[in-house]
Amino acid sequence: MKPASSDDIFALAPVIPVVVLDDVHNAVPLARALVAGGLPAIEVTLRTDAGLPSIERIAAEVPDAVVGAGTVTSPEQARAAVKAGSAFLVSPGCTDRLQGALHDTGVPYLPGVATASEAMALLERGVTALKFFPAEAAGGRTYLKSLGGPLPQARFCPTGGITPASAPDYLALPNVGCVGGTWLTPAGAIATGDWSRIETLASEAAGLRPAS
Ligand SMILES: O=C(O)C(=O)C[C@H](O)[C@H](O)COP(=O)(O)O
Repeated sequence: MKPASSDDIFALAPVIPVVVLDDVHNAVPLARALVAGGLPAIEVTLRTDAGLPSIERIAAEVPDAVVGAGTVTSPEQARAAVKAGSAFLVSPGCTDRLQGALHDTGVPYLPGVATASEAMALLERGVTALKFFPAEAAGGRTYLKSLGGPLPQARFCPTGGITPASAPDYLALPNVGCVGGTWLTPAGAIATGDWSRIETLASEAAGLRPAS
């Protein structure tokens, strides 16, 4: 499935799992477990060499997954990620050059920002769906809530330090589309192939709702 816009990604699930893979053989069973748990949007980071080939395999073999690339920091990576089958792209921060390349790929993207000025630079270019990174370290929920006052048109996927306990508070903000995090795919569970644990973590996350 290919989302047409970043808002489509926000609509898929309350949480985007951020995945770091060291072994491409784990990609497909991991993606199947996340999808089975109810989290179809999966961000595979390009931090490891296994990232791109993992995206390729998930895109080819797990049709119900919406696989995207994370840690996209250069135009070359953006192009390679889309060639590998990424349905969306996520970056930890953004530059004019990277934004141009992300735009030119034609797939939805969430560029990372941590300040009002960074968000305004992207809003000027018509980009309203953003990643807020590193969410907890940059000021957390209260900071993001404050950005919503002057910049109500920006919608965020906060990522970095989010937990199942803090996610509902973020999801309750009107300027949050979904949250991202690595807690669903613990390195130990991946290493031992404990896919049922990952499916359980995913289904708990899929059931997260905004705090009332
Ligand atoms: O790789 C990237 O592109 C990033 O921007 C970083 C990740 O989104 C965070 O590292 C998630 O972190 P945790 O959920 O706190 O473990």
